[in-house]
Amino acid sequence: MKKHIITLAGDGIGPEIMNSAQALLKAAGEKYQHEFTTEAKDIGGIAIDKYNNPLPDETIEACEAADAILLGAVGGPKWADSSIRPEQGLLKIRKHFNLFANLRPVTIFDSLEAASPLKQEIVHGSDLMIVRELTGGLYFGEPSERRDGGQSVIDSLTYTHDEIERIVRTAFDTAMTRRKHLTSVDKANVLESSRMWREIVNTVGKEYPEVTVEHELVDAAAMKLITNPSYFDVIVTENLFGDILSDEASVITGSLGVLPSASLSENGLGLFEPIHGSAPDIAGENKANPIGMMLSVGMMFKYSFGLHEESAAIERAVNTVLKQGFKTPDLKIDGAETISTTEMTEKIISNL
Ligand SMILES: NC(=O)c1ccc[n+]([C@@H]2O[C@H](COP(=O)([O-])OP(=O)(O)OC[C@H]3O[C@@H](n4cnc5c(N)ncnc54)[C@H](O)[C@@H]3O)[C@@H](O)[C@H]2O)c1
Ligand SMILES: CC(C)[C@H](C(=O)O)[C@@H](O)C(=O)O
Ligand SMILES: [Mg+2]
Repeated sequence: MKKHIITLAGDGIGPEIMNSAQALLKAAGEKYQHEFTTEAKDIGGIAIDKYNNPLPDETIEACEAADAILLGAVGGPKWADSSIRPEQGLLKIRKHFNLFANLRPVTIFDSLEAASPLKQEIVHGSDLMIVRELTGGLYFGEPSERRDGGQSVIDSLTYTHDEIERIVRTAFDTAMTRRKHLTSVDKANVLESSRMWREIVNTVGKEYPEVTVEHELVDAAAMKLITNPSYFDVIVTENLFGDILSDEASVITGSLGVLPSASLSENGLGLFEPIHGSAPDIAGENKANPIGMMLSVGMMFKYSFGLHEESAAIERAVNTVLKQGFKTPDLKIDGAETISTTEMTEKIISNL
């Protein structure tokens, strides 16, 4: 198989973990006889520095011609107070390619049970998928502005019926491939948008009689996610709730650094990135956990290229290395040896 991939390393630890992805692509290509070509483009803070634009046209054009996109992370203190922000590039690329379906799997490898700050009996057996709506809601609602000379401010939470329906369908389809248990998370006791969301979930649910559906309010769901994570199979929720719940869910696995994601459109390009940010506190120190990025390459294999065996091989390799007793500094596992980003990358690749 021949595939062309755009790599958007971005800022902070982005370039370090993108090196891990590149090395993985090279090794997987050789082992499984595929030709993966890559082309690096800019997004985020680095693109602001070079072009005064967090998502230059050149980047968009290259992505349009590609088979898939890999992204490291964007943002950092350097650009935090500027009017043009790195994160605008990320939101713009999601919107441009209509990447409405953000799949964030939270799988606890056996070897990671001990890494979680939660008790082992609580995290044992956790395996859930957060299906996060990614191109609507508060992130994109208009108006969004300061008013009355700075004395008031407005952000808007808007969704169309179709926007809700398509993400809900994605979630039901996902549930059908798993344990057929869907939890829709909303704030229907307060928000009209959530009441419409619930109605649509109930209507679409009639087409999926095998899937058990329940609705949870987001505050209670946040609590249940860490008190009883193995209760969940598929969670579907709107953009901001999904952002918050997925970082929270990383506690189950012991580190934000191990969670991957896929951002998919209806029938086009996919973008694959770890869920964490640019981690400015550890950038440049060869300390970042590359696992979230490497598992994102695995999601690209599976969702964009249909390479299921290659994808499973990456997961197995990660599990093997953790079982062998190696970890990066973010993982708290007693007795495990702490190694660097590059060492972790090499070990995973050598276990492919
Ligand atoms: N998709 C993205 O590009 C993305 C996602 C989230 C945040 N951000 C941006 O990143 C910047 C920093 O945000 P933040 O500090 O709130 O969140 P963050 O996810 O960058 O970091 C939170 C904490 O997790 C740690 N961490 C994150 N990824 C890690 C990894 N792979 N290995 C080891 N430790 C890791 C960091 O060191 C930090 O202590 C902000 O500008 C934010 O907007 C970008
Ligand atoms: C950086 C930010 C815009 C982004 C989001 O909120 O979607 C990040 O937190 C994520 O989870 O991908
Ligand atoms: Mg986030």
